[in-house]
Amino acid sequence: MAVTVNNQRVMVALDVPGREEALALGEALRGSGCWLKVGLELYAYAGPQIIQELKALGFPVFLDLKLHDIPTTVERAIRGFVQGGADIINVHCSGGYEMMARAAAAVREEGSKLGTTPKVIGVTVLTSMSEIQFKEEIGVQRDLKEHVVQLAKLAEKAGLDGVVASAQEAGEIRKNTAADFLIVTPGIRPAWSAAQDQARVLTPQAALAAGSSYLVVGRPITRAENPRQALEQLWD
Ligand SMILES: O=C(O)c1cc(=O)[nH]c(=O)n1[C@@H]1O[C@H](COP(=O)(O)O)[C@@H](O)[C@H]1O
Repeated sequence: MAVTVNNQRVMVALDVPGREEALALGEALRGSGCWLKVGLELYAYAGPQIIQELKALGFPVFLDLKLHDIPTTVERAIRGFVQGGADIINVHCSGGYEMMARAAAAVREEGSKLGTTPKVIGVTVLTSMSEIQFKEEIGVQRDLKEHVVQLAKLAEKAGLDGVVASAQEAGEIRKNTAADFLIVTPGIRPAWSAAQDQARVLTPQAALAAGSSYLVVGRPITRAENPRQALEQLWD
């Protein structure tokens, strides 16, 4: 099957408990043009070397560890992750301006030493969170979409390359940030799949139409009997 422009905008979340499972999915998706995402689960079982192993199969890698700590700790960890080969890394926007600004500077500096151009993006409000949880559990009275846009603007000001947000907020973020600001959207569910623990979901087509740059898709592909076919069927 061919590499399509749409596949290049898909990041497949390899949320599996081991190196072998991850590499088997990498083999199945090899040559499709998609990205692979290494998150907390795979990182816990396979360690940082999995990044280079997946890159050796030809994939760009998004390292999704959602860093949220004091500025110095985040900056120093980020330097290590860039040296480890991550192409995109994320931090939580709620860590604040200084943390994000230092993360952005560290990514650029380490990238220039290696002759690479890694990026850092900020998580706004998790796609598993509903409007009701946001207001009643977390206690934020502001409208969720407004909150996400405010965090995206802060991330842009701090020099981040983009944000992670649900596709339901992508349109509003697009209107309020530069055209090349990345919007990475998890919570993508094709019509043929179940929402599971995601709350703010949209279909792949609707996410692209809303202005998302990249779509993060996990279980609809990784739990499918034929992951490669599921990737190609995202647009059905
Ligand atoms: O940063 C992320 O990638 C992320 C942010 C967010 O708000 N919501 C979210 O689901 N994710 C990640 O995106 C992936 C979604 O996986 P599925 O729900 O299986 O498609 C998981 O690996 C999550 O950790």
